[in-house]
Amino acid sequence: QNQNPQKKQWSLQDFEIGKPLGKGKFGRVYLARELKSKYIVALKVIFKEQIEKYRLHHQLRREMEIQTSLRHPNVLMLYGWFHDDERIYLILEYAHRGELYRELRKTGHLTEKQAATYIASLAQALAYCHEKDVIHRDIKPENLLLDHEGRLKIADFGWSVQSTSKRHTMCGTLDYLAPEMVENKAHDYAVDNWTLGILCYEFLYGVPPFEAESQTDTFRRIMKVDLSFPSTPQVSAEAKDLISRLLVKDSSKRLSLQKIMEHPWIMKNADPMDKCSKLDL
Ligand SMILES: CC(=O)NC[C@@H]1CCN(c2c(Cl)cnc3[nH]c(-c4cn(C)nc4C)nc23)C1
Repeated sequence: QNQNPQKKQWSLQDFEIGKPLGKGKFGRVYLARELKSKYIVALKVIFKEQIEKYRLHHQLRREMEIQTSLRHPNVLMLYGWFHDDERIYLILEYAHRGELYRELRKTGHLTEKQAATYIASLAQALAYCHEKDVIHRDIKPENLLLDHEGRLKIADFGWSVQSTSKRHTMCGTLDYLAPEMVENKAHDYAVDNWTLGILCYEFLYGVPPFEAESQTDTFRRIMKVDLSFPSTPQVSAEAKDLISRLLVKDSSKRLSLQKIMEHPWIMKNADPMDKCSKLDL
C-alpha cells in the first residue's frame, strides 16, 4: 500500500534489464535503465522464498530503512524498492567502475595518494554513518565500489553478493575482523576504525596484515596484533604510523575517525576533491 502519495510506485515495467553484475545466495544484481528518464541503476533482486527460508524479514527491512536514510557521496544510495509475488527489487545507485577490489588486484597495490584518498573517504562515510547511529558497516574490499569519477562508494546492505568477476577469497575470511569481533565480544563503533587500518595496509601492500595459511593462524595473528611491514613495496613512515595507531587491540585506544582525517599522511596525500563533506540535500 502506498503510505506516501507523492512517492512513485515502481514496478519491473519501469525498467529495461541489462547484464548481471553480481550474484549471491539471496539473488542477483543487474544493470538496469529506467525507461522514462534513461537513468542507469543497479537493480538488486532478492527472492522472497530465500528471505522466508532464512527468516530475514526484519534484517532486510532494517537494512533498507538504514540504506534509504543514508545520503553521503561515499555511500551507495538506495533510491527505492518494489516487489512482486516472488521477488523484492532494490533500486540502487550504479557505480560505473565496479569493485575497488579489482583495481587493487589489477595493480597489486595502490599509490599512497590513492590509498589516502580512499581511507579519507571511508573515514568521512563512517563518521556520517556513526552520526546516524549506524555502525559496523561491513567494509571489506568487495563491498567498496567506484563511481565514474573513481569516487569510493560503500555498497553493503548486509546482503553482500559476489560480483560476476572472479570470486574473491573473501567469503568466510577473518582478515578484516577486529579482535573483539573475532572473540565475539560486543562490538562498537571502534571496529570500523580497526578495519580502516586493515584496509589501509592492504591498499598499500596488496595483502591484509594478518593473512595466514589457516583461519586459526589468522585468528592468532589478529589476537596478538602480529603486525609487520614488508620492506617492499616502499611505504612512507607516516602511512605506517597511521596503520599502527589503528591496529591497536584496546578499541578505546584506536585513532578516532576525526583524528584519521587530521593525520599528517592523510592531510598530505588525500585528494581534497574526494574528501568532500556530506551532500547538502
Ligand atoms: C557486496 C557487493 O554488493 N558486491 C558487488 C555487488 C555486485 C554488483 N553490485 C553493484 C552495485 Cl549494488 C552497484 N553498482 C555496481 N557496479 C558494478 C560493476 C560495474 N562494473 C564495471 N563491474 C561491476 C561489478 N557492480 C555494482 C553490487
